[in-house]
Amino acid sequence: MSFQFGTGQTQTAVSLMPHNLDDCVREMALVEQKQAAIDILEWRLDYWQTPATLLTAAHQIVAAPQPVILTLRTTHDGGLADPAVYLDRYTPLLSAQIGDVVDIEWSLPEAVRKAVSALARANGYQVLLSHHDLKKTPDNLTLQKQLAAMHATHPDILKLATTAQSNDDTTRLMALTQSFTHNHTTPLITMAMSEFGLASRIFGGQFGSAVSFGYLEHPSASGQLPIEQLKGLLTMHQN
Ligand SMILES: O=C1C[C@@](O)(C(=O)O)C[C@@H](O)[C@@H]1O
Repeated sequence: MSFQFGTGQTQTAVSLMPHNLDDCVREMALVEQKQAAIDILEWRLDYWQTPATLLTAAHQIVAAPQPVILTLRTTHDGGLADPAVYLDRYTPLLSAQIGDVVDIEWSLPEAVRKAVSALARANGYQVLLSHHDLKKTPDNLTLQKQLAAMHATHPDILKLATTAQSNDDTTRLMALTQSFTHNHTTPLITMAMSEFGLASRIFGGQFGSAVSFGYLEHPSASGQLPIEQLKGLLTMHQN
């Protein structure tokens, strides 16, 4: 499936964070229960702890109607995965063509990014290139250079998550989002993490951000709203 990001209405995503098959069954039941509010599933593979049942869980997840983003979030970008095993952990799923989009972290060595991207594209995935600043929202010039460098590698989708230490940080990120999306066609997802960043999750779409993440049971990042509340807010101000 070639999923279309940035088609107008802000799309919602939830992160699935199962450790094992039991978690997977429980979370997928919640997805079905809340599916009117969920446009995209992100499978946070860094939580998975039972390699022997990975593909069993994978088939349960991709049986849902929503497109699936595979995300192996490393410790560098706020997740649990060891960057050293990045390609090895992605390979079995990418080779089995599980899911639709693969999240690749900008912070990884270029050779690793290129290897995962090549495997993904050879198996029909869209490549989502992501970067997370867990401490701050850099100055505007740094943000512009960061996005320009990521965009120059020609991903299908870009994602930039910063940490807002003030309302001004969030305002700056949304202004950057508007400027970038007015000048480029590559879909962009941005969010300011923390309680200061809430406006980016609700109003980010007005500035061009294609997707907003809410939570199913527990937030996968600071500042997320429950998915049904998020969907309600997005629907209210986008109609
Ligand atoms: O990159 C992102 C965005 C995110 O960090 C957020 O702030 O909503 C949540 C992560 O699970 C996801 O992979």
